[in-house]
Amino acid sequence: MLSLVLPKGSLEKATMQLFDAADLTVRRASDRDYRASIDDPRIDRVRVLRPQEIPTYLEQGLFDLGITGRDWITETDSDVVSLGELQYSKATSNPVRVIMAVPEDAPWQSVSDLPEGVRISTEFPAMTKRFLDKHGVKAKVVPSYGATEAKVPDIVDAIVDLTETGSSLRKNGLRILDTLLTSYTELVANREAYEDAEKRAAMEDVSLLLQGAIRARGNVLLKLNVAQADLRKVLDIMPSMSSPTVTSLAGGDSSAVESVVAKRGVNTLIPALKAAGAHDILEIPISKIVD
Ligand SMILES: Nc1ncnc2c1ncn2[C@@H]1O[C@H](COP(=O)(O)OP(=O)(O)OP(=O)(O)O)[C@@H](O)[C@H]1O
Ligand SMILES: O=P(O)(O)OC[C@H]1O[C@H](OP(=O)(O)OP(=O)(O)O)[C@H](O)[C@@H]1O
Ligand SMILES: [Mg+2]
Repeated sequence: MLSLVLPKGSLEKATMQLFDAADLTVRRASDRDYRASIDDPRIDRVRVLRPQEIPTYLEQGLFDLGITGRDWITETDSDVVSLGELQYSKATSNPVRVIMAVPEDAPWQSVSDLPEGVRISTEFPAMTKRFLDKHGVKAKVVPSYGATEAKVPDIVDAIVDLTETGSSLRKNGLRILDTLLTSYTELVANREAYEDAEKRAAMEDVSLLLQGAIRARGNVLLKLNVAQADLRKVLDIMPSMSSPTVTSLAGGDSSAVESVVAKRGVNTLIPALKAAGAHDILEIPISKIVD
């Protein structure tokens, strides 16, 4: 029913992992195979294509639903519907930023300091020109097809590029002058397809599964038993999403407690729960959290 387009390149691996976690495993013969399939009654066609092109294809109705970065939606100025941010990038769950950077030792402290005729290399020429116009800077914007950081200072004076961890900027001795955009990965749809009730329901289902898988990341389910006398002490230190579930155990003066907790911190939490009187403590991985 839905045709789906997924990003090749930086987001590819993380996207495939997310779909796997969402029980929407993408099947392809190999990494070089750009035609794929998902064993799901709502999805009938899957392609893996460059994220720069995805917003345009969605606008044109070549696909119903896709994943790409907000940066490319902005750059191509495409008219698409966003079903929301998916909080993952190439390496982290943080957004990327489109930034303007100059060499560490450049004399400029802000965009408006840039002299007329400054040369700027970027994969985002449209966004860069809009930004320079806003600041009244007359520059020469040179399109880049990658390795942008390597072009300063000999080929250009400044760049507009993506940064996630900041390591590429550091390695190339660059300093951020300004941020043009903070960009998340997004689930986006063709407008007409989104207006179709049946397709929209299918899109919302896909969104729910993807968001559920993202929310589950970094969380685990803790289960334990505790004597009635120690229950208060255990509940006092047990974190939870809303409040822990407490059930009484058959034929005894004990309760079972379960709660979803952040994996980070479990190393100190489990011994603390044990010291508070908990026993039979289980830590169980979870694959989805749906509100
Ligand atoms: N660390 C990252 N570096 C680059 N892009 C990232 C990163 N994390 C997330 N992204 C997103 O991935 C998309 C990158 O798309 P792009 O078309 O530039 O392909 P690419 O994966 O960088 O391919 P190539 O390696 O050929 O440059 C953008 O939407 C961008 O926001
Ligand atoms: O802040 P970081 O974690 O270092 O990530 C950002 C870097 O990753 C991307 O490069 P990419 O791998 O797409 O290579 P490219 O420049 O050839 O497109 C981007 O263009 C930056 O160079
Ligand atoms: Mg790139």
